Amino acid sequence: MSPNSLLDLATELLRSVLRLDAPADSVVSAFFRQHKNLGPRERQTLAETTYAVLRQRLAFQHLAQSGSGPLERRLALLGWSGSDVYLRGALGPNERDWMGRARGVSPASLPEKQRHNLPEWLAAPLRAEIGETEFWALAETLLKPAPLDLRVNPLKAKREEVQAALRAAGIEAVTTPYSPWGLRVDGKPALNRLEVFNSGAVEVQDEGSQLLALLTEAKRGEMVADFCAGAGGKTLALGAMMRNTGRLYAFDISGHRLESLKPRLARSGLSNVYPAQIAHERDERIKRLAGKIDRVLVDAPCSGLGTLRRNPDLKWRQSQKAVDELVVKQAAILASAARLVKPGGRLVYATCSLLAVENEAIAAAFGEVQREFKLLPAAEALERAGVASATSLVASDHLRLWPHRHATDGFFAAVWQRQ
Ligand SMILES: C[S@@+](CC[C@H](N)C(=O)[O-])C[C@H]1O[C@@H](n2cnc3c(N)ncnc32)[C@H](O)[C@@H]1O
Repeated sequence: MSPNSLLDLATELLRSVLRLDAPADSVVSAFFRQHKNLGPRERQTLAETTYAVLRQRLAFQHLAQSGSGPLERRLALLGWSGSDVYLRGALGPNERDWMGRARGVSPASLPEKQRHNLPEWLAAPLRAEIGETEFWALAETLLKPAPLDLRVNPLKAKREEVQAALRAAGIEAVTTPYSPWGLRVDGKPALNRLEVFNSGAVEVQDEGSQLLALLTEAKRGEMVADFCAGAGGKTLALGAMMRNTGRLYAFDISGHRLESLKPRLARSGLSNVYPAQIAHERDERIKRLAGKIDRVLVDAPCSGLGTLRRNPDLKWRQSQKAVDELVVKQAAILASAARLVKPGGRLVYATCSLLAVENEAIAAAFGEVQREFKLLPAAEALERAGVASATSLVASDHLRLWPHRHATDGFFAAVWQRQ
């Protein structure tokens, strides 16, 4: 494809994505379905350019005030993630000069807002939570793409075996620092052609998500519920911890998400999982299981702001109002899921949000009312589950993961035992 045609496509794709009326990954996928002739390199350039613009939207919009032509074309030039030599073929002398000048502006000379690239409603509480110095470290980390983490399925393979198989396929992977199951892979290799993937020996999963599953310390023969199972990332980890015994309920209100769990379950070799769509958190099925479950994981619907490295569109698509609505839902789901826990059983409340209102505030409000639930120190549970440096992952007895500190997505988890 000619450089100009690819730049035109990048401009068109950005125009759709920046409407911000749908998640960027689904807009990009739909665009690729419409343009079936695109090769893998072209797809990569288009996707990475789009994500670069989403990450640095405020800086790029500021820089794009100069120049002429469609705004999205200028944004695409600033975020261009393919070959520059190739790109030059699409530019006339004026555009080339403008791009050189705009890209030459030192980020340090930009106003604060354009340096952190966060909306104010989000920047303010983050600053309050972690202080000015760390806020800038976090903001800088959130402008970079996340690494690709894998979870080795202990029912199918050992971590070293998978590492060796990946190396044989030309993919370098290092063990993750905390999770005993994790591998961190260099670059973004296509995994779905590999035997280790198709055989269920690995799944793509951020190290932070692996730690959430480990916090449950789910054991052989137990009754476990993954209350907000979605496509089952954590369900698969829980099922393996239970060594494919006992009974693991995967609840979710979204039948569509539970459907995506099925092929993953088939690969994983698990037969102890019972996916069930529920109408809402107070569904009859939940009532019938009250007081019967050993471990309940509530991976609550949240703002997702801990995943901004992967989903930078969320900082523009979320809002204070949406967060205000989410916290009401989170409290209701946690209260309802808690009823499943049997005496002596464990409850884990988790989110992939960075905001205290979705995390510590929900956990504290729950603890105030539900006196029979005793907070368990997260570090102790993690240590028992074989997690290295567990104390570096917690704050006030809760798991608290930050992209700039732990190189994981941002996660929170609180753990209780029912008395
Ligand atoms: C953070 S996602 C879960 C991700 C999943 N645990 C994983 O590891 O892939 C939250 C999920 O909660 C589900 N959800 C939303 N409201 C719910 C409710 N009232 N009861 C149960 N699940 C709910 C959403 O459909 C979504 O799949």
